[in-house]
Amino acid sequence: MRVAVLGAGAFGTVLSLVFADAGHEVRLCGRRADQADEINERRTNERYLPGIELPPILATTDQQLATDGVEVVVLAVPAQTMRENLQHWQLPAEALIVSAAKGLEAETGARMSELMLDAGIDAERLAVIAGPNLAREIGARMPTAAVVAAYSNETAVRVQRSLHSPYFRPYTNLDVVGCELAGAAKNPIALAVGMIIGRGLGDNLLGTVMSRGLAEATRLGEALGADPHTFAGLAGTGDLVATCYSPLSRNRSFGERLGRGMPVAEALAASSGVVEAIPTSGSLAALADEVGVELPIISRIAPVIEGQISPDEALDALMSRQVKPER
Ligand SMILES: NC(=O)C1=CN([C@@H]2O[C@H](COP(=O)(O)OP(=O)(O)OC[C@H]3O[C@@H](n4cnc5c(N)ncnc54)[C@H](O)[C@@H]3O)[C@@H](O)[C@H]2O)C=CC1
Ligand SMILES: O=C(CO)COP(=O)(O)O
Repeated sequence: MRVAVLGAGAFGTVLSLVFADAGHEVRLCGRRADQADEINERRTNERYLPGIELPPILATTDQQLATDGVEVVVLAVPAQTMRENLQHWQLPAEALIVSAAKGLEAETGARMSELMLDAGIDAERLAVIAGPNLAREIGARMPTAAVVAAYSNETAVRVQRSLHSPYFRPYTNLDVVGCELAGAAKNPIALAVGMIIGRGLGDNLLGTVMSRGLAEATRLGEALGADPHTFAGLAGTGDLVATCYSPLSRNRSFGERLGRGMPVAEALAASSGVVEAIPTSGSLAALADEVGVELPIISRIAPVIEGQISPDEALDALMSRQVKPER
């Protein structure tokens, strides 16, 4: 099969590697010609996947060349750039289109699949990928699983099969909304966990924030029509555990730097890539307001990032909330 990946950052590059290892012909499209040359000539992408030797992949800056005649196109750009990119990309009419981004559009709260539908992509042809997928571990061919969610089971199965490799085990799921919300919501939770680590507040609080944060994500998902079981699966618990546990996570690391007292701009400049929690936290809180769901932890992340409250003030506010039943 011939496949294309649009976006040559950490995740786009690593998904190209997975497709190539699964036996497909892969074209990877980025914006920088020098990066494409590096991938084609040296089989590396040192900025985003340092130390990883890539299999043969055709890297290009020409989107139409990348997607010409492909069966699957993966969109691996940051969530805030998805709408604009979808306006410019000319995607093949018959291909399956898969979003790999874990975020919501900041201004509208739209999920990536909603942006794809807005761009005229047929619901039957779209899919999203979620789950515990830290790019650098996959780049080292360390085993993991993932979820491919689609409205059409046939689409989910085709994408699943295209990605299945000895170290990458995709499951299918028909809960697109749940998988997207779970993938977006784990980012602010991981950021909160990072702040706790930065403040040296211990593992009990990590467990508290992960479980209560996941309860918030599940509540929001249910209110928006998702299946609560999705949040207990790979897209929810699986990704949350991997992201909160790993120093490789950009969201966790960013939170850790804030927790140590680093200013936001400096903490962001020190990040090795996009920090999706920054634009997505406020959107999750706004969505929750719209549907009347309380997100005590997630809704305090944007005010911390914007400097309105400190991490300690956010924590004090959470701990002093009125006590209540767990469910
Ligand atoms: N890195 C990871 O471990 C994983 C990342 N993801 C998701 O994949 C998405 C992409 O993340 P990464 O590749 O890790 O980010 P990254 O920061 O490593 O790379 C982002 C890429 O997008 C490109 N880009 C930035 N602005 C752009 C624009 N306006 N138009 C086109 N391209 C643009 C950059 O040049 C870069 O190649 C995010 O939503 C992230 O949450 C999902 C699973 C794992
Ligand atoms: O989504 C991820 C792992 O599944 C990557 O997390 P970060 O964006 O925090 O690095």
